[in-house]
Amino acid sequence: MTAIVVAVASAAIDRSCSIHNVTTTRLHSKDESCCSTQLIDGDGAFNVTGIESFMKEVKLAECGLSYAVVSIMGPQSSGKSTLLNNLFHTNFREMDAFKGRSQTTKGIWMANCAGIEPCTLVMDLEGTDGRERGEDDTAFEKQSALFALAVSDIVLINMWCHDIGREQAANKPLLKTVFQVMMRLFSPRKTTLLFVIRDKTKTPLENLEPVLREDIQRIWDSVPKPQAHVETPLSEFFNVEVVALSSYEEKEELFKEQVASLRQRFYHSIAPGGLAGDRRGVVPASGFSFSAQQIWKVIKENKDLDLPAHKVMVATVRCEEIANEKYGLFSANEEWRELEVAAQSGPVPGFGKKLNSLLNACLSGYDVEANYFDEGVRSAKQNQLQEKMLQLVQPAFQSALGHIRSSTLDKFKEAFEKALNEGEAFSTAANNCIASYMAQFDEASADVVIEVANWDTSKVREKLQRDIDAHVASVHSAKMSELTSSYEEKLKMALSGPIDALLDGANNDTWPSIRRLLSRETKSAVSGFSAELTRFDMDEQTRKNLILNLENYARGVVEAKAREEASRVLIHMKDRFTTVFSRDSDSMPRVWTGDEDIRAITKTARISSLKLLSVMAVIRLDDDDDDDDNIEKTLAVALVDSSSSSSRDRSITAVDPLASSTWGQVPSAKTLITPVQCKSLWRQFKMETEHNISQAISAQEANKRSNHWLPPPWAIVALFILGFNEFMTLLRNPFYLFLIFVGFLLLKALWVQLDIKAEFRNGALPGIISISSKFIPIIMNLMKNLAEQGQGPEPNNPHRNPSSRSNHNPVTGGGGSAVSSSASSDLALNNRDKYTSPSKHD
Ligand SMILES: Nc1nc2c(ncn2[C@@H]2O[C@H](COP(=O)(O)OP(=O)(O)OP(=O)(O)O)[C@@H](O)[C@H]2O)c(=O)[nH]1
Repeated sequence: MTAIVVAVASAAIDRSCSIHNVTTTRLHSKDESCCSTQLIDGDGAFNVTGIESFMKEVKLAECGLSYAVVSIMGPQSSGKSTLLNNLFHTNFREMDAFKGRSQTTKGIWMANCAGIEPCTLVMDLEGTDGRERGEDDTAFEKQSALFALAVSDIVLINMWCHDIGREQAANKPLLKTVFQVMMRLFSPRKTTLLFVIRDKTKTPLENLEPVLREDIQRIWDSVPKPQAHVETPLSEFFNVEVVALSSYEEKEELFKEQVASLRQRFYHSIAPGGLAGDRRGVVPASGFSFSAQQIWKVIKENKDLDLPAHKVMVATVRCEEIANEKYGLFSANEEWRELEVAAQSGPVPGFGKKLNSLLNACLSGYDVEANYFDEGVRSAKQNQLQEKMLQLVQPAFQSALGHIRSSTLDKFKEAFEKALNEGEAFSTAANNCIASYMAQFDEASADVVIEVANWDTSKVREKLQRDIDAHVASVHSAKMSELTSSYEEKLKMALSGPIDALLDGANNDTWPSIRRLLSRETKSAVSGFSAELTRFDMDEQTRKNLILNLENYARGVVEAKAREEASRVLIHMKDRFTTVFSRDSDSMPRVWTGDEDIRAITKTARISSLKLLSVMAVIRLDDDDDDDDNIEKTLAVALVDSSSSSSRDRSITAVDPLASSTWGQVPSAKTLITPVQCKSLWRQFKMETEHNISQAISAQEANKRSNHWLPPPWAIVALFILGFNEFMTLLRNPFYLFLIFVGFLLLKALWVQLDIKAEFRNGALPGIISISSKFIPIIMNLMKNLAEQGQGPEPNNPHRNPSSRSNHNPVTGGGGSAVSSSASSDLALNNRDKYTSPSKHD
């Protein structure tokens, strides 16, 4: 017997593999592989690195809910590891029977079952009642039992067959522990308790099982329960299954057959009707590691374990982890990066389609991984993930949409300008282009829409609409301004020249002519302008206003021109005066021979200038403006008639009609020159034209003097009577007559040669001086020549005596004018009368 035990022990030692370190160990057989790791060490430390590595090795995260966790608990050295290794083909360390019975498994170990579907994880717990921990140290025993119940779907309870029905059985405290800690789980998982009876005796299982169940029930009954579960049956919390195995040491072949049979029950254990078919509250496989850590943490802190809350907590953490991972993958995605860069620089064809595909791939990836976690948590985290991703892509979306908006606006501007250039009516072109390009924007913006975001593009659309409207308005305004300016320019051109001419020749017909001109040109411009306006979309009132503005502009041109000319009225008056005064009725320059009535001519010229002043004094653009216009008469009375009256008469005259700044009924807006200004202008005008009059008077007097070179008639009669004898002598002597004739011819030749008549036209003195100036140089030259020939004394050099040279003005008669230009014209006229009166008497 001992030999058999030794042999079996030796075989067990050979099969066992060492897993002393915390790293994962992997064994390979033909088609199976097994990994194992220490989950919790003997001191209760959780091997986080180990379980993470283990999970990666067995690819547990991909299993979703399709995995089962089996754990085994029982007294120390009761063959737990041996059973697991045989049942699941794991490699837990087994006791070396030759070294004595001592603790082999410390803490909790974990391995995956090779060849069982679905993925089944096995936990080998440290045995209870261990000598190593002592009687009083049951804390770890309870903690590991609670951990196994919280994590496992199936718990194997290993027990010796001979303990069944015994009061002091080794498994009794274990069962009590299991039932007690189970009460600390808020919502038990309906774990399957599979009692494995070891070293089955000849007593058949049918007889053993009732006894065992009775023992279990008794223990269940004896466990203190919370009030809510006092009456709750055991079956509410556990599925109890019983299986008996022959001794591994004594009947190894039979043991292995029975174990192989038992193994079959672990295939598809989680399927309905399977060993763990009723399990509840399964944590998705990807959360197993974290869940186990947290459960152990709570157990270690000796807190109650609220499994539903724990499940939510695990779901929260895991879903967040998954979401973060997916977000990280998305943000680092090369395709997305390229799309983001492209969207910043311009429109991207198929932007929405590409981005939707990337977003959906990311979200469905999350869905797949977080599928088995708590529904509420999962969708909440999914929403957060979606939100984060949308925040990430929103700038690119806005940019893409912005590019569509700006490119649509640019295209619109181009098309609109082209349509206008092709002669399309403004409103038609605007409406067609707006409809076409808004539709293009709608189509293009639909291409960037992100399905999950459902962002509103209407604001961008509205902005585009506003921009387009603003552009249309600005083009409308520019075109209108261009059109208006062109017609205004035409009007200005058509009016300015003729008005200049009309005002220059101011007379009674000036303002009627201006009115006719204004009316004709305005009508012509308005007609063309109205025709052009039909190309623009505008209401009747606006159209009328524009036409009215054009009419007002035309009127404004006339008024401006009139004001401009009125500001130069003094020049015009002087020009007018000079024209009338200096030229005769045939517009020939007047020659002051002495026969002219300078007073009458002056008066005529002044009246003509006064007429000009009266025409320019006010604007007369309305038909009735001439009717009540008394300006000319008022000016004539105040300025011309009054000047002919004596100062005494003027003092008797009532109020000065020009002592006012308005023209009676004429509104100030139409006044160009006020009465006071007229008066002042007239004074200045008279002052500045006095010189002309003085010159005329001087010229006339000089002319008269030159015309009176013959002696008076009485002198001629006296000369004839007294020189009668000498005259007769001349007549009787032909030689004298011949000499007289020769002298006459010489004088006549000189007369013609020197143009004596012309020289004396401006008076005798100027004539003499002029003729002298012609002779003096000849005489001087003669004298010089004679002096040189006769070496006589040097005559006076005209060059050394410049004062002897004439610098006299041939018109005025030189430096001494006949009448001082500063003298008043009236005085000049009076003087003229004085000078001329003797000759008249003569
Ligand atoms: N009598 C008997 N002994 C067995 C049986 N199975 C295994 N053993 C022996 O029991 C001893 C302990 O085996 P283990 O598998 O290490 O027991 P264990 O329960 O895992 O031990 P701990 O992990 O230390 O608690 C070994 O010497 C085994 O050969 C069995 O069915 N019957």
